Formats: sequence, C-alpha cells, structure tokens
Amino acid sequence: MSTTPVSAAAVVPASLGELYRHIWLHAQGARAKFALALGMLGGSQLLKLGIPWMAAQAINGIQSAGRAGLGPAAVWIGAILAAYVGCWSLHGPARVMERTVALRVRRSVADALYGRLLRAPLGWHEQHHSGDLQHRVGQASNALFGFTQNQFIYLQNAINLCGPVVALWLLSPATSTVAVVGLVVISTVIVAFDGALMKLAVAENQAERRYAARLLDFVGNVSSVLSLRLQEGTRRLLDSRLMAVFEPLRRSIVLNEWKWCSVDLSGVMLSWGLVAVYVLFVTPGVTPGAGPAAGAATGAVMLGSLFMVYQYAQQAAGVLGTIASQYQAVARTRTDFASAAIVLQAPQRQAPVLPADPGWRRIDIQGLRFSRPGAEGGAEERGGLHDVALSLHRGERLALVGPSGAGKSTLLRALAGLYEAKAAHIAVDGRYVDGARDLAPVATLIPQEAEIFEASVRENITFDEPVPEDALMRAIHAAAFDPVLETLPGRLEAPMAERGTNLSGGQRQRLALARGLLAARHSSVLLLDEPTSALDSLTEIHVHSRILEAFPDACIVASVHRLGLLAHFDKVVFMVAGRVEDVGTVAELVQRQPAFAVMMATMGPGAVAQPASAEAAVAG
Ligand SMILES: Nc1ncnc2c1ncn2[C@@H]1O[C@H](COP(=O)(O)OP(=O)(O)OP(=O)(O)O)[C@@H](O)[C@H]1O
Repeated sequence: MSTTPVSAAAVVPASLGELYRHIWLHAQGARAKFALALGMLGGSQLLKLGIPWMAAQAINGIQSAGRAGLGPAAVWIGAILAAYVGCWSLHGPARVMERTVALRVRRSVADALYGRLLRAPLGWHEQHHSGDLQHRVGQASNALFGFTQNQFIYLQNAINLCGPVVALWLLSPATSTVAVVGLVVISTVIVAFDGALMKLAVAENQAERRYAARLLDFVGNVSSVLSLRLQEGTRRLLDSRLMAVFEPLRRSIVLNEWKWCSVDLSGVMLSWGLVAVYVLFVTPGVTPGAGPAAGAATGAVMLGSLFMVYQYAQQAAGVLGTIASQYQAVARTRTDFASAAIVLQAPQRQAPVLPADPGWRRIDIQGLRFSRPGAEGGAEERGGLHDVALSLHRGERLALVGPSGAGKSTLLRALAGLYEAKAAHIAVDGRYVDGARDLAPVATLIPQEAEIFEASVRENITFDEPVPEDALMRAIHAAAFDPVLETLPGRLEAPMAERGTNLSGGQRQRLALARGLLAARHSSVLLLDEPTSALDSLTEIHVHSRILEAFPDACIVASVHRLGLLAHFDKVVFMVAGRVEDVGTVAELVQRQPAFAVMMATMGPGAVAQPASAEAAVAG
C-alpha cells in the first residue's frame, strides 16, 4: 500500500454517451440479448399505454347505455386483463435478461479496471492510495451495473412521458400542447437542480474516498495504532475526514428537498391544469372514440373521456416525479462511473520487447535512466537512476551494495520493468535489442515486503495456479520454509491470518520468499530485493545458500545489507545516489572505493561496528 496522499484530481461526470459506450463494450457476447430485452420491455410498456383508453370505452359504454352497456364493458375489462397478462409475459423475462446482462457488465468492468491497475507502472501506483483506487473500482463497476439493469425504468419513463402526450393530442391538441409546455418547464427545473446536485456528489465522492483510504490505513495497520496508543488520534483524524464528507452531503440534502417540493407541486398543478383545459376548451361530444354522442346532445362532459384525460394527465405528471428521481440516480451514476477515469487514463506498461530467450549467456545494460514522476529535470533529481551500466552473466551472483537510499531497490525495479526506464540500451549476447528497456521477460523480482493473505499456505504460495507439487516443495525448501511447514497443523492447507499475523516476522518472510521462488522457477535472472531482511544472520546465510543452489544457472542480482553475505557473491555492484560507482570483487572494491572500505570495516564479516565510521559509511 502506498503512503502518498490520495489523488484529488478533478472529476468530470461521465456523459450518457460514455455510459452507453461502456455498456456496449462490456456487454460483449450478450449484446443481442440486451437489445431483445429492451425491445420486449418497450413492447410491454406500449401495450400498457392502451389500458386507460380501454377503461374509457368500458365507462363510456355504461354511461351511454346504462345496464345494457354492462356486456360490452365486461369485454373491455377482459381486454384490460389480457393486456396486463401480455405486459407481464414480455416484461418479466425481459427484466431477467436485462439484469443478467448487467451482471456480465459488472464483471467485465471490474476485471477491466483491475487489469488496467495491474498494467500501470509501479511509479504511478506509488502516487495513488490503494484504498482510493479500490474504492474507485468498486464504485465505478457498481455504477455501470446499476445503470445497465435499470434501462427498463428509463425506457418506461420515456414511453410513459411520450405516450400520454400523444394520447392527449388525439383527444385534444390544445390539452396536449399545454401538457408539453408544462413538461418542458418542469424538466428544465429538474435539470437545473440536478446539475447542482451532481457537483455536490463529485465533492462527496472525493471526500468519501479520502475517508475510505484513511480507514484502510488505520484498520490495516491496527497493530501500530494499538501499540503506539494512537486510538484517540486516529479517531479524531477519521472523524475529520467523515465531516468533510458531510459538508457537501448536508447541502445536497437541503437542495434535494427543494427539488422534490418543486417537482411535486408542479406535477399536481399540471395534471389538474390539463383537466381544466379539457373541460373549458374542448367541446364535449366530439371526443374521438368517446362512443355514442349522448353527451353532445346534452352538452355534458363524457365521464369516461374525462377519466381518460385525468389518467393520461396523471401519468404524464406522475412520470415526471419518477423521471426526476431517475435523473438524479443517473446523475449520480455519471459521477460514480467518472471516478474510474483515473484508472482508465492510467499509463500502461509497454508490452515486453526483450525476447524471453532462455539460452542467453550475457546481457549488457547501458545508459539506464529513470526519473520519478514529478522529479524530472530538477537540479537535484532525487530518487532516480543516472546512466547505470551493468553486465549480467549467466550463473553469476551480483550483490548490490550501497548506503540506504542509494537506489538499489529502484535499480532492481527498473530491471524488472516495474519502473519504466526513460532510456536504456540492452544487448543480449552482444546483439542490441531495439526498444528494450527492461529484463521483464527473463527476470523475476522478489520483494522485501512479506505480503501474506488470508488464505491457506498453498494458496499463499501458488495463488491457485496449477503448479506441479514437486516445484512447490522445491520452492518451499529453497526458502527454508519447510521446517515451519512441519509445525503447522494441516501443513500446506493450514490457514494464514490476514497479513500473516499467525506467523513470526521471519516465518512470514520465508513464506513470501517461497512464493517468489516458485514464480521465478522459469526465470534466468533473479532479482532479490532483500527478501531475507527479517531473518537472523545465520538463517539468512542458510537461505541464501539454498537459493543459489536452487538456481545454479540463473544470474542473481541481490540487494545486500548484511555484508557478511558477500562471500556468497561473485561481484559487488557499489551504488551511491542512483549511480553505479564501481563493479568488482570485494577485494577490488575495498582497494578502489573508500566508502565501501569503511562499510566493510564496520559491517563486514567479523567487524565490530564503530558509530563514527558507520555514520561515514551511511553518508556514503
Ligand atoms: N516512491 C518514491 N517516491 C519518491 N522517492 C522515492 C520513492 N521510493 C524511493 N524513493 C527515493 O529514491 C531513492 C532510492 O531509494 P531506494 O529505495 O532505491 O534506495 P535503496 O538503496 O534500496 O535504500 P535501502 O537500502 O534503504 O532500501 C531514495 O532517495 C528514496 O528516498
């Protein structure tokens, strides 16, 4: 997990077009099913639109013919029931199909975002909090999932809005015109409210991610919080982050009430206004489909027709409420999905260029340069690599030595392709490989961090990849985890606690090392970034001999702090401030590099540390 601050990049809500583009993209394999579902849902809604008209026929029939109208009315009522059955036989299966596609979309989005995170360079990850990124992946995939499975609502709203307007037009163009004007005015008000609400939602999402990231930091590092008695301090910090979420939330709560009040009042005014327009301006008895012109003779308004106008007016006004609520949900979806933008725009590591040739004998790296994002070109460029040159020979063991911060881990990460080098010339067996800047295809980096997951020992090592049992046992042996395994009930199936808290620090590191060595079994370059730092000196020497034994033909490049280990290495690569100062045997470097000589004198085999000279060595 990175400890750099949460990214606070501005978020622009995703457009509707973008949402639909992503649905289309991620519904691959089920696009026809999705289109069919939408067609069926539309059909069901259109069928439903005819129901008020059928009801009007039944009521008008009874009003005109009295008891004699009961028979035809019963037929219309039967038709209404049949229409409902028809609606459901389309709607039900279509909803199941629509939601199934939504599940597929969610899976595909979550996988695509995770994939992009995995292809982003490590340097990019170091600038983004893992809790923030995790929140973004969950929020964006859930947002698109919800949007996909709610298409029926949007379709239903569109039809319910247009349908009554068309029906009213057939009944009375004047009423329909008033309805359209009213709907446009109310929609404008809704859009204005939601524009403001969306801005608040962006601020709320950002604050929410900062809160989630901090919570993850504290819960994930609970042992430091408890042992350093940081309970109160962490509670205060978390509370302040939560209050930052509440600030935009409180404002949107108030704005929301204003919005709903306006929508509700204007809806009621619209539906009764339409009934009034119909009664005042439409001549009774000329209503199309109103049945016998009994009303025309008396000048009375036909009840069924009035009921129909009221129903359609209610439907149009009622749908506004639904649209207002859906529009708000869509606005939220646009904002939530936009939180994936950082992941979608993350730089992606180049595909490996170096051929994964297992037969190489010598690799020469020259002019390797790396800059940390944001640090490029500074007068005192910190944390970079400067024109590093290194030759790797098959079967050779190289120890990277240098004061803390010299760039040993940075070099190993750049060689493994986790950091993207700005420039490098790589030649394999004397042949320059155009475009190659790292050794990723032939190398495996085993990191220092012993990240243990809540899973069995086997799962922690293999990550559920099918692996031959003997390869697994060889990796466990090389990492010297076998004596620990003997003591675990259930052995390979023994459960590990989150972060491996049921193991000692050194045991955790050996378990993680076994995972690394298994992953490296086909690699010809092994990059070790102090994966044995938590072991006591004797165990560390023991583990190193086993690793060298297990990889006799590989080139091993290891960052070494305990200089007692140097006897296991052929050469020392001495680094200071991001540069390789010298390469040679221990004896040669003691002669040529005074700083190295001081380190050997104070920390080498048999040395007794002298604080003054140790300081000189660290100052490098
Ligand atoms: N994520 C980062 N962002 C910015 N600077 C960093 C980052 N990681 C390391 N650095 C800087 O890069 C330089 C080299 O760090 P690196 O970890 O490679 O040193 P090292 O030689 O491996 O040190 P150590 O022996 O203490 O592990 C240091 O100045 C360090 O502060």
